[in-house]
Parts: sequence; C-alpha cells; structure tokens
Amino acid sequence: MPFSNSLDRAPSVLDSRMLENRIEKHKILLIDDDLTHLELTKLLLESTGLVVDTASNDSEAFQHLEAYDYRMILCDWVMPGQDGLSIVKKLRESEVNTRYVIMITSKSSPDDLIQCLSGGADDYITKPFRKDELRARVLSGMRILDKHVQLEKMKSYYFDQAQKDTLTGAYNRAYLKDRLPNEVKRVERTNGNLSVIMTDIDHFKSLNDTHGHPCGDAVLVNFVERLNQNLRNGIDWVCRYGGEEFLIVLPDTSIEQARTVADKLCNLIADKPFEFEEHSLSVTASFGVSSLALSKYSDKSSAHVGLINSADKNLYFSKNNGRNQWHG
Ligand SMILES: Nc1nc2c(ncn2[C@@H]2O[C@H](COP(=O)(O)OP(=O)(O)OP(=O)(O)O)[C@@H](O)[C@H]2O)c(=O)[nH]1
Repeated sequence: MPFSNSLDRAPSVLDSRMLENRIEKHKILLIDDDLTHLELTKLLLESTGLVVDTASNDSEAFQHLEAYDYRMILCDWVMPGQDGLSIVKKLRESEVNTRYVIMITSKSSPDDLIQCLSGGADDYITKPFRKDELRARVLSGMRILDKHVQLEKMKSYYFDQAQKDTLTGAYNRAYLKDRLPNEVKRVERTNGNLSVIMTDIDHFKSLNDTHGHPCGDAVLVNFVERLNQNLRNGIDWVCRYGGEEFLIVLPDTSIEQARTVADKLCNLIADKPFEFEEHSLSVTASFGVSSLALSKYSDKSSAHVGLINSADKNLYFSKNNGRNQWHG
C-alpha cells in the first residue's frame, strides 16, 4: 500500500519532526487590520516554529492567496472593507474546500459562533486568547488538513488502480473504453486528426517458455517504458489491450505522422536488446497503424471500434508478412 493506515491515527502529541512536516505543508496566512495584533499573533505563531505570512486587508489577502496555495488561514472577523466572514465566503465559492480557516474575533455570543461557522469558517477563537489555545487550535486544524492530504493520496491511488494495468502501468481497457470515444468526439468538434497503432510483441510465448514468466513480465514492463519514452509526454498514451498487445493512441496525428511513429518504434524495439538478469534478449514487435476517417461512419458512436479494428487488421498483416514491421 502506498499509504499507511495513519488515516485513523491522528496523533495527540506532536513530536518536533511531525510538526516540521506540517509546518512545511501548511504555511499560514494571517489576516488582521489591527497591525499591533497582527504582529503579536505572528510572533506568537512563529515562536512555536510555524511559518506565517501576513495581510492587513482583503486585497492584500487575495494577492497572497493568488501567489501561494495557503491551506490554513487565520482571519480577523471585523475589518474595514470586506470583513473576515466575507473573505471566507468568497474563498468557499472559488475553490475546492481544502483550506482550513480559523476566525479570530472579539464576538463571542452563541449567535456569532453560529454565523461564523455557517459562513464557512472551520474554527473560531475569541480575543483575547491564550498562546497555547491558539497553538492547540492551529495544530488541530493541521491534523484535519493532514487527513485531507491522506484522502487525496488514497483517491489518486484508487483512481490509478481503476484505470491502469498493474504490471506495466499502461492504461487498461476500462480507461480505453471511456477515453477513446471522447477523443473521437474531439476530432468531430475540431475537424482534427486521431491515429492509433496496435502493437504486439513477436514470439512472446517462446520468450516466456525459454526464459520464464518473470522474464516475460520484465520485457512487458520495459517494452511499455520504451514506448512511453518515445511518445509525446502527456499527449500520446498507451493502453494494454491484451497480454502482449498494446494500443497506442496518438491525438492530433495524421496517418502519415502515425506511420513515421510506427516506423520509429519498430526500430527502437528491435535495435536495442532487452536486459533481464544475465540475459540480453533480442525482441521485436509488429505494428498496425490506422487513422480516423469519420466520414466512413454514419453512426459516429462506433467510429472508435472501427479505428481499433482497422489497426488490428493491419497488425495481423504485419504478423503474417514476417513480423518486426508496421503496416497501415
Ligand atoms: N509473462 C507474461 N506473459 C504473458 C502475459 N500475458 C500474456 N502472456 C503470454 O503471452 C503469450 C502470447 O502468445 P501468443 O498469443 O501465442 O503470441 P506470440 O507467441 O507472441 O506469437 P505472435 O504474436 O504470433 O508473434 C502467451 O504465452 C501468454 O501466456 C503477462 O502478463 N506476462
């Protein structure tokens, strides 16, 4: 597991290393129009090792917020211009709510508290406050922010699990099913290009049979790495279509350009042996290229299937024609 079970282990006592981590992650923005109070609170927070930036009005505050992604904000409520609660309301409208806001105020009635919390603040501290109360509230907020970070990590881990092949890290069929129709729609909208290349490692069964399954696995991993290293980062993507068969999706790519890519990849695989333990293995692959011709389809929703089938047909032409080549 890439994350620990610390999700359920919010520490009650903070050692200095944990505190340092939090400080690093959650620099504080302190907003107060009373400059003396602002300085005093800043010093107080800094004396416990926290990193603090200050703003004395709403426009300064928003300038800071544009320049840095503060996760924790301590904000005075009563201020000229936009008051603290208006600042918080604006923040809540404009972003994902992973910012923790503590309102500082001399208002202390239950009605004030309700107004403050329902207006978007996460916590509330009344003036004058004790240094240790402020620190305790800030650290309690940081524990909650830590949980946000953990949840984000979990979300991205499960997101990856759901759309990636665990062995090679290539996208899986489920992702392809979702994403390829959208690529086709984009071509429809923009009148652009979309090409795909189906590739399959040659004689992979005999590689497995001769050197063992772990060796086959390593070749699959290196094969995908080699493809990715030679494709456009963040634009082209590789999907594991079957055992040793991969579909390479090339957005904004004409058939001529896709043929050049297939030729390059074919040579890149064949020219450099794959290393596994003490073995240096000559590996080749066959390729089938196809490009989207939307006019061929009266029902555009099936165009992505036609595109894959045509690449597959061309791949099998390459296989039957002697392997280690591309066709399309
Ligand atoms: N090591 C390993 N082998 C796999 C994996 N998935 C599929 N295979 C093997 O890949 C082999 C594919 O064999 P074939 O379909 O006969 O294809 P081939 O031997 O590459 O022959 P051609 O494609 O005609 O060149 C089978 O032996 C599968 O067991 C995997 O994740 N790891």
